[in-house]
Amino acid sequence: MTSARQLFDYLTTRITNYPLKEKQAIVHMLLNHFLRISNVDVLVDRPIAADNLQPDWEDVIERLNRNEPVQHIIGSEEFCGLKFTVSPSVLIPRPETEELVRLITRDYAEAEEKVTILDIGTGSGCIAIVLSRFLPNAEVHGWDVSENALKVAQENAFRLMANVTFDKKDILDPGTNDAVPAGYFDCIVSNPPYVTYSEAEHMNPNVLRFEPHEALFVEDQSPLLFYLAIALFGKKTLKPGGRCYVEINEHFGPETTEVFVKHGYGQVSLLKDIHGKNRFVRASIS
Ligand SMILES: C[S@@+](CC[C@H](N)C(=O)[O-])C[C@H]1O[C@@H](n2cnc3c(N)ncnc32)[C@H](O)[C@@H]1O
Repeated sequence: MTSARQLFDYLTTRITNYPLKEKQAIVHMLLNHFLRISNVDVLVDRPIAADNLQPDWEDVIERLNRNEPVQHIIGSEEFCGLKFTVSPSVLIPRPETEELVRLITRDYAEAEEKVTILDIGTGSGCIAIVLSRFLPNAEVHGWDVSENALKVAQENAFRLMANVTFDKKDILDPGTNDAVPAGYFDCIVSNPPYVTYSEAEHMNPNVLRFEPHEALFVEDQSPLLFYLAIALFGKKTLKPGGRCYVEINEHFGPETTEVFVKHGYGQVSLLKDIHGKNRFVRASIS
């Protein structure tokens, strides 16, 4: 018999490549996932029964020390209080994106009529699924260029009982504009790829080596490519008064805002995340 605290301390010391706070968060996620051991169990040092089935901890430690994200080891990540399956085919949902979702749920909470929403670059489906669950009047669509990502999104929607229509679409393909009737959507949301390749050298190896590059990167010469495509697409497919909500690269706040202003959007706001960084643009079409 060992105790929750002993195992917590053992695993924390064996992980080598993260700062202490992150190591502790990782170990909590592992204990919770594999043994249903909570933070409180660790605090009160609850015993772990000898017959409790444990994973091969040496293998888990080795994978973590090779920079594999803990979410790939446990196969999931929490987002807005829901558990999403993740795989190497999708971006691991981030806390900033929860803030993006909150902007939308706040704006549409009182809507009495049906709200039509499109999530461009849906990945694990986290944005689309949460919006569908939290806005009961919403008709939600999720698009992605990656078939493997769409499989994960579909699996998440099924497990979380969310009603989202997923389709394979490339927002950079001009033909995509014709796939939707003019003025169809009330709301377009997107967390598109926005990291430039020159920023890669400052990124953590767990992101760089294990998350899909097609979800992360844009060419240095065209960092606003996706925002241009989204602004053009929204101009045709949003209803009058409809809105775009996008997550952005903190280094291109004013430039991204300008894309929407130039394409005729009004009430264009550049919004900060909880760390005070330029992180979102919200824009309305008149
Ligand atoms: C930053 S990830 C966001 C994933 C998810 N929405 C989230 O917030 O966690 C960007 C997503 O856009 C998708 N994507 C990349 N290029 C695309 C394109 N041309 N058209 C549609 N989706 C694209 C990627 O496959 C990826 O799933």
